[in-house]
Amino acid sequence: MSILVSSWSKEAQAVPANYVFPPEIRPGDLAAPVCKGIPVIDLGQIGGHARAELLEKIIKASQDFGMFQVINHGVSEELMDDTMSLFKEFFDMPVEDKAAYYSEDKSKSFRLYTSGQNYLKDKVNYWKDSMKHSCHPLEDHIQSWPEKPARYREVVGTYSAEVRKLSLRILDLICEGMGIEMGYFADELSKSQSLVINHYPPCPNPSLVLGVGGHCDPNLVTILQQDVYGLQIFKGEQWVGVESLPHAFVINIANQLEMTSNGKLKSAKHRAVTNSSIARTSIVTFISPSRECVIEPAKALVSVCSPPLFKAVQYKEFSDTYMAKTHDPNSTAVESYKFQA
Ligand SMILES: O=C(O)CCC(=O)C(=O)O
Ligand SMILES: [Fe+2]
Repeated sequence: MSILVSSWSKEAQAVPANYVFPPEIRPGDLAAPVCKGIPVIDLGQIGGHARAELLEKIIKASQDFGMFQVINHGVSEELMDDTMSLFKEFFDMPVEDKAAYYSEDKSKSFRLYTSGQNYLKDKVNYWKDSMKHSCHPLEDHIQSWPEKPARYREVVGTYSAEVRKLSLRILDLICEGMGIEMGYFADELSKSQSLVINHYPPCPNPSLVLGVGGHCDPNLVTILQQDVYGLQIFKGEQWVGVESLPHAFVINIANQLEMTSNGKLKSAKHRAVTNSSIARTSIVTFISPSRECVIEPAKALVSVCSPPLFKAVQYKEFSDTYMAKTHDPNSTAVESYKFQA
């Protein structure tokens, strides 16, 4: 347990050597510009003329940035605040309480873990602790969730169901915007839902460390809640910050949306940096296909003029390739399934 960053970092005067990233990867100058271009989309405006405009904004943001933020999204501010407070309370619990949930067994559907296993060959650790569990269907998983803090299952159960509704709504807007039949993503492609709560304690020298390194998410779509700045995307050959907006969700286009959209939408390469004054918690919902689901470009987007760009692949095979490629700076899992030009 002493390896949880949150259990020793308060006393740390300097960054331990096994958390210091090589100069070419570390964030260095933290004054990365905040990217004002990432659209903030108002989901309350979806009637009449506004609808066509909204669909266009969603598709354009998903092509240009692989990311957008949503407001007036239907998940109540109280529920978002309550959930964030609860996770902060979780990470503030005494080490002995958290010990019961800690595991290094990656196959567990619920576990608290730290950055020991990261994606760099030279074994530099990320400055974070995380908790992960499955959320859907709720009745199959809720019994494995923590019992502390006392309201955990009630609050997180409601949050998971509400965020699921929102994600399916956004996926249908993406269908409508791209001209795919509604509900295309609603079944096997979005069958699985998991929650990862990342906790990044304050760091004595944030310019040397990473909360999480640059990556695209392997799933279908990711819905992220943050209340402290730290998320960045790689855009125009540089890292730029994603503004932290109270009560907005960040929507992240992930690998399976890129492949099913036949490359029309792009997955966003992103990372998280830390800061020296305040702990940051991000609540990340991953909507993913079932392991058996076959991923291929949607038929509605494929024609003689627009041939399929990606080979069909079962999601479990894709996931294995993704894990194997995390060490490879020269190619990504998505590229492995591209037809050669
Ligand atoms: O904490 C963040 O802002 C990013 C987390 C993330 O990218 C992930 O968990 O996949
Ligand atoms: Fe991510």
